[in-house]
Amino acid sequence: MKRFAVRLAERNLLKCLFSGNCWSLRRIPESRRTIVYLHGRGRAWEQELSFAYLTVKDRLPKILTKVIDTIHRYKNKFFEEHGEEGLEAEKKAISLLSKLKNELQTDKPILALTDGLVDMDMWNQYLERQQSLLDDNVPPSWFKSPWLYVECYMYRRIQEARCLNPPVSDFDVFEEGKTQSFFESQQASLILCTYLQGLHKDLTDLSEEQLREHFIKLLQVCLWGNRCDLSISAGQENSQKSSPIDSLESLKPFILVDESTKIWTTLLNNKLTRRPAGSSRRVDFVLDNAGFELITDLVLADFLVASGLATDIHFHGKYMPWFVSDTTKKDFEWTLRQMLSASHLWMSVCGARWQGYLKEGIWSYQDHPFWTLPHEFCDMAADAPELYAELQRADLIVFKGDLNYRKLTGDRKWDYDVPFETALRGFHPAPLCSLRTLKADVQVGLQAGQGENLTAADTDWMTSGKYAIIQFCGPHRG
Ligand SMILES: O=P(O)(O)OC[C@@]1(O)O[C@H](CO)[C@@H](O)[C@@H]1O
Ligand SMILES: [Mn+2]
Repeated sequence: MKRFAVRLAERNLLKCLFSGNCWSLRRIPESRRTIVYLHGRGRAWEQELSFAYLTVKDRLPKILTKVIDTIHRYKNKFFEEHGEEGLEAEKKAISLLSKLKNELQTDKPILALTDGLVDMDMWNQYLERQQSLLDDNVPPSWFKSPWLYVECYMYRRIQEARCLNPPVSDFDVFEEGKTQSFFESQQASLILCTYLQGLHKDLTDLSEEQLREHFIKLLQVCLWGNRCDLSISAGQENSQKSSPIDSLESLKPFILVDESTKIWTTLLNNKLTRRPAGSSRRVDFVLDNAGFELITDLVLADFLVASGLATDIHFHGKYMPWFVSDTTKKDFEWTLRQMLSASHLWMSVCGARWQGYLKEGIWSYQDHPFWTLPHEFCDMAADAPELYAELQRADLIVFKGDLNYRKLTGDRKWDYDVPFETALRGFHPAPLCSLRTLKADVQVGLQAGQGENLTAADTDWMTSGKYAIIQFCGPHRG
């Protein structure tokens, strides 16, 4: 607790320097010193039109309603598979989720979890931390807590509603949307696999400059794959329809920060630097959405291995259904099986190669519970040291998507030109990059005045998904 309070004070002191106008300063009596806790987006919600407020007031209830409808639609299936027990489980799960929706919409206090899952204590300790930052008689509630916390908490309560009601506990309420996104993006996926196969054929003849050009293209395809996210669309179909390669040129102006060259240089230096025999060149992907975005991740990962820029790839997914379309182990394995059994030759060839990479250990998949906690990544070294140590073995970590960016930067209303490394606040297990389309109002690392100009031109530039960044934080200096 003390450790957390001290870290909080350091962070707050840092944050106090920023002019953010969305802070509600809550004075927390903490021993003799008061720690000024900058309350996330608490104030922002009081601004009726803030993105955080509209997300919690409108979009999250819409997502919850879809979840309830989905479970109801599967009622007969639960009965066929599990008899009366299945019906009972469906009824109880719906009742828990309806209660959750009412708590959310009427700003009720955040409740401790009771399902006994592996991460339950971490969640309940986090709730205690939130309580310790408020006046004793003010419980953390849905509209008086940081947006990042309550949004993550909603998905964890959905998990609780499943797990408290076997046999629906392994029913993924978001599965339909994720598989639909995969099938609706088939045309784009086969274009991508055909392009990748062409690279595999010519790889040994490519010059370094040609290799770099292909890398930059596949990195940008991977970046824009992040637009296919079902949380921002509240579950509405959101798949890739156009050619992911042909559209790159027209999308370039919308990349606000492009540090691709720094990423390329890091990978190339790793490849060219002599290392002890048998040592690896490791790239970790902290995954985001299943469906087309996952295909773009796998294609880039394949290219990195085939080109020798990496010798092994570690994928990090979610250990429970998360933010509607995030990738679980089941999604990852299903996607590889779908690719393998695809009618299109090159998709099937890619699927076979990818299954082979997994079997040979060139690719691996893990899903640490930390990724589905509400914690900012600067808390990882203290709260999940084994995961932080795992990431320290990487030569490059690729963070995909908007939620990861919010956790990298603590979801603070930083000034736009604050350096990315500053916003990481000490989270730096290895050289890392973020490939993110902007869908939440937090952004750092811009040029002076760039954010203000964007706001003047397009008030929704941070939340529309139209703009993107490729941001890099290199090796430790010194
Ligand atoms: O991480 P992703 O899939 O790119 O985006 C997640 C997201 O859609 O959900 C949150 C808003 O509800 C935001 O972080 C973001 O808009
Ligand atoms: Mn996501």
